[in-house]
Amino acid sequence: MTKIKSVRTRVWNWKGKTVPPQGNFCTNASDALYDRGDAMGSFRFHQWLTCEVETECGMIGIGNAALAPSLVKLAIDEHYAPMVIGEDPFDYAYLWEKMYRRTHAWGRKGVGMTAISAVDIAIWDLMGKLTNKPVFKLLGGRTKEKIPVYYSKLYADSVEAMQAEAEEAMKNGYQGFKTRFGYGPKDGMKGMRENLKRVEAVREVIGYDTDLMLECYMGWNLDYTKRMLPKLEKFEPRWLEEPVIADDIHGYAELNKGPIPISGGEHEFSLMGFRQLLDLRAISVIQYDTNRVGGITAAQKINALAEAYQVPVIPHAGQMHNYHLTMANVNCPISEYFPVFDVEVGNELFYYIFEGDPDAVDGYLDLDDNKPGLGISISDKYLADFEVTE
Ligand SMILES: O=C(O)C(=O)C[C@@H](O)CO
Ligand SMILES: [Mg+2]
Repeated sequence: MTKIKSVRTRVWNWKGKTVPPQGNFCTNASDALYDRGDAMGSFRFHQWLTCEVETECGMIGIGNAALAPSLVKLAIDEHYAPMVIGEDPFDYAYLWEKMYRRTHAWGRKGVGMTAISAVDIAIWDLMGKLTNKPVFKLLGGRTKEKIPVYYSKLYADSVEAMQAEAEEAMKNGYQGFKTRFGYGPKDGMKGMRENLKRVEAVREVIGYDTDLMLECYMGWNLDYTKRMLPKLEKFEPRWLEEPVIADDIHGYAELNKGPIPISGGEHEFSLMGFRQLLDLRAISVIQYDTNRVGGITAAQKINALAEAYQVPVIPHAGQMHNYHLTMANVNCPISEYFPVFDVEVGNELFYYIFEGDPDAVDGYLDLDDNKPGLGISISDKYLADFEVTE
């Protein structure tokens, strides 16, 4: 048995070239505030956290988290690292409960659970490396020849720019496309028309034989969404994503009674959070984010629960931890895929920190049966573009 010797956390602050997004590129929860200019700025994040858990035998497992990394770092350094040091990484279920229960008063959602996620993902990477198996083989194994992926970008822009982007993306055979709305409740009827114009324009390019997902990123409200849903029906969306804020689970339940499936969960935490959503039939597609929800240990429990409710799980974001879970579960039909682009909103940053993420080829990606752990390493290729704090 080898024990955990140390936990190393680093915050990666992107200092390299950043593509400025055009205004109204994506609605978000801050749109309800009067200071809208700042809301668009604060939506973007250009920091990441890496969490390396090392054993006495010198094996290192890598975890990561994308939200509020400097706070997550502090939480790990001061609270969670001491709870796992000296322990056997294969006692992962116990370690998860220890992190969860000892910080329950403040850590069960948000920053605390994000920190637990980063440590847990590192422990799973470690278990894979120590057993010389890819993580998906420890989770249930291969359930798909390859993982179908959907193209996730198409931020709101001019109709021409969005159509050109969709046309370019079509060449890679993606199994679906996700676009973002740019207008919400404050933009009135005129904004509604702008939204509808763009959905129609994307459908015009991709046709009706492929899935189209529509993302609100919590930038609408219940009333606005109820008015939009009938207007969207004719575009046959695969789902409408996070129309209202994450805490409005009754709003989700009401909206999900209609003909367009409502998706969400990207900002929900732990098995208990998903039980509430499922009990209310609030979402038709679960989109937990493994590096927020409680890591792979929590994600696997949610997968089992979702299967019992027959609700598919399509984790938020690309990234290896999500691909391994998708590969190992029949009820995870497809993966989100962020195409590799210059740094814009921050979703792309992991491509600059890690090496090993697979490229989508003809709309699919695959995982290597012989690569132990998650199959990623920390790269120094773009080191000069980051300010790293330790
Ligand atoms: O990819 C998603 O589902 C997100 O919510 C990411 C963010 O970029 C807003 O679309
Ligand atoms: Mg989303």
